[in-house]
Amino acid sequence: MSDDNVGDSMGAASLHNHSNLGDDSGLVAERIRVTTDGTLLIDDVDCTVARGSLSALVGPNGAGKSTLLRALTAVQTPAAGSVTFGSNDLLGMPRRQRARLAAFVEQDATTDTSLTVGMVVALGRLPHQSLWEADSPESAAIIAASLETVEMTAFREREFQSLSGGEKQRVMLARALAQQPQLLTLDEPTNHLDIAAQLAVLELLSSLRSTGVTVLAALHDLSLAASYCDHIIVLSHGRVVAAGATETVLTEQLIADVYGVTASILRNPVTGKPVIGFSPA
Ligand SMILES: Nc1ncnc2c1ncn2[C@@H]1O[C@H](COP(=O)(O)OP(=O)(O)OP(=O)(O)O)[C@@H](O)[C@H]1O
Repeated sequence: MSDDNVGDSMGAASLHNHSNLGDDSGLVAERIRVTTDGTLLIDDVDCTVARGSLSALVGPNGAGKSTLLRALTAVQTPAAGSVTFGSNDLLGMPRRQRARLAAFVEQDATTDTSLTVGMVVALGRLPHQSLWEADSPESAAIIAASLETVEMTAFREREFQSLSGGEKQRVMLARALAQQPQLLTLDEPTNHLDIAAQLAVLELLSSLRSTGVTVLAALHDLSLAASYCDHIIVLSHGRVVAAGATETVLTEQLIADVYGVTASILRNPVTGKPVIGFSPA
């Protein structure tokens, strides 16, 4: 993905179609508790993501990032807690209605059936279509724009299963874009991507802000999180240990405490954005 293309057509073509919720609050999760097979994985988590912001969910392996994202998006119903977006009760609302509002790009998503890339992206349109409705010209344009945004147009007729990990990741992002969500959550969206594609995804997520989309992404790369995200939520052992504005939260001390490494927060001489170097503690 080149920076030139990122977020341009998609932003214009398909992410302006947002109804007014009449309530500007973003994602608000309160007292989320997730238990799996008797093990408490998420322990009374409160977190907020401001409307129209880009936030990162960070933390060490096993901290509970995927589990929390799955709970926030009702993929796994939490044992307790509430999740609202504006005036919408995300956990209580019908699935189809929720899918018109919120999209979730899971980590290493797979499909069992032999769908083409175009079909996978078209699945993102289903929440917006009535049962008897064939693909409308508007939907077709949105699907095409979504593929174009992630530079996967040439792969449209390929079987999804035949793609590389990075190509699959881009297609799943295109599917989420085709869903025209107001809330977009992503679990490690830069997984499998080369450096250029990683930057392109973060540029794209940044650009979604200008269309009012609220974005929360679990990220392992703290330099990317520091460079692109407005806010950071830090998870450790299933609990939020810090949250707030990126430059306030992501300190060398916090990284040492949470990850057990020595961190040096530097400046990229070209972009002026933070770059974090690490060494063993
Ligand atoms: N069925 C289960 N029983 C017990 N523990 C589980 C179960 N499923 C997941 N876990 C544990 O829950 C914890 C949180 O997992 P999760 O995948 O949410 O972490 P993560 O922060 O996304 O990790 P990573 O950065 O490695 O992707 C892990 O320690 C994992 O081993």
